[in-house]
Amino acid sequence: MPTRRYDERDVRVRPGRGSRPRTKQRPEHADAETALVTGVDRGRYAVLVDPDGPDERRAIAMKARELGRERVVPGDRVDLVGDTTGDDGSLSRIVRIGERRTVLRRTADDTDPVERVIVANADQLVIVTALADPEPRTRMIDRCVAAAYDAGMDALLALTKADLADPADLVGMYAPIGVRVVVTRTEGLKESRTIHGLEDVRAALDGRTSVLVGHSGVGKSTLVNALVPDAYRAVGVVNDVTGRGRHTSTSAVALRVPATAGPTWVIDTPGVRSFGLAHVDPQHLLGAFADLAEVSQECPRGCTHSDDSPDCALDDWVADSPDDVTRAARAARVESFRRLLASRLGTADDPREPSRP
Ligand SMILES: Nc1nc2c(ncn2[C@@H]2O[C@H](COP(=O)(O)OP(=O)(O)OP(=O)(O)O)[C@@H](O)[C@H]2O)c(=O)[nH]1
Ligand SMILES: [Zn+2]
Repeated sequence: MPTRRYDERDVRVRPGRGSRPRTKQRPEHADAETALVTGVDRGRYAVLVDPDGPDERRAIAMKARELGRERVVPGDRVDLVGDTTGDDGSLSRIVRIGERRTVLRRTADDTDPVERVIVANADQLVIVTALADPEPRTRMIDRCVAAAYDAGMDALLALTKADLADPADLVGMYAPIGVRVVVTRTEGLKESRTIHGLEDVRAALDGRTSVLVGHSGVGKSTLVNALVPDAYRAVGVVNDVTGRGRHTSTSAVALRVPATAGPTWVIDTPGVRSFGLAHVDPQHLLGAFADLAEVSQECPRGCTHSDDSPDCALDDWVADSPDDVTRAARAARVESFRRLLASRLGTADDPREPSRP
């Protein structure tokens, strides 16, 4: 399990930081109920109280003043007090944010230079990519994989539109670095359309919380609507409160996937194109490659494991292969890792990016 990494909450300098874990435990809220945050819209939080329990219900919450500027994001497990009935007009207060297992940040951009946490506690990042129309961008995929691994999440590549192009190249490129791949294609006209491969997608999501990301037109909505038939009605609760149209919101939204064995959630991220990589440290990314992490124990102190790192043990490992087949496999593995490592230095939308490997 990944250790908690710092996020913007930690930016404020406070005495004793690092020496003593901050605690949000407040004894006066011993009667608080637990809830899952499913959506955020202008200071109002859509929550599911007692998720998957006997009294599960939707409610609306605000942040208690004592949490200050701390952000609450979809996927957060929180403690609630006040009116947690979920009845019309009721409003509860979030008084505690549970420890986060994983945090995913969005990229910094011109309007906001901070890589803010946008989703907490997700298990996997689903990179929805069309095989054609629009052409796949491997650099964008690499960046997403790097962000997922850095966040302590798995990466799943969902390749859509297999009716238009062969998935073999991309499968060959990502399967060796631990990325699970599922392939879908639609058949038939809109109303009576079936999606081949949908069961594989559902199986890959089952029992987990997955964040979906994809460029416009790749078929993400098609997938979400097939997996969660009531998708956007289910989250209307936030909009009921604010009176704001759901499509104007660009924040992430958690949707429960029915017809699965375990509790299954997808978190859709409208408007999010890529994830923040400024925080990625090579050592942390290496953690996603167990074999390479072990080899790197022999690296000089402070080695960044890139192509031009002097005496990087990864290069020795390739050079010292017992035979040609092993050498080719090791070289491919090191190259893949270095490709992800390099991806954090560029931008996802680099126009010079080749569309194919
Ligand atoms: N040929 C083909 N077309 C598909 C497939 N899946 C989706 N499409 C079409 O691709 C277009 C884009 O699909 P959407 O699901 O709207 O894509 P999106 O990623 O949600 O895009 P935005 O709504 O713009 O964010 C639509 O015209 C779909 O009908 C597929 O497997 N094969
Ligand atoms: Zn090294």
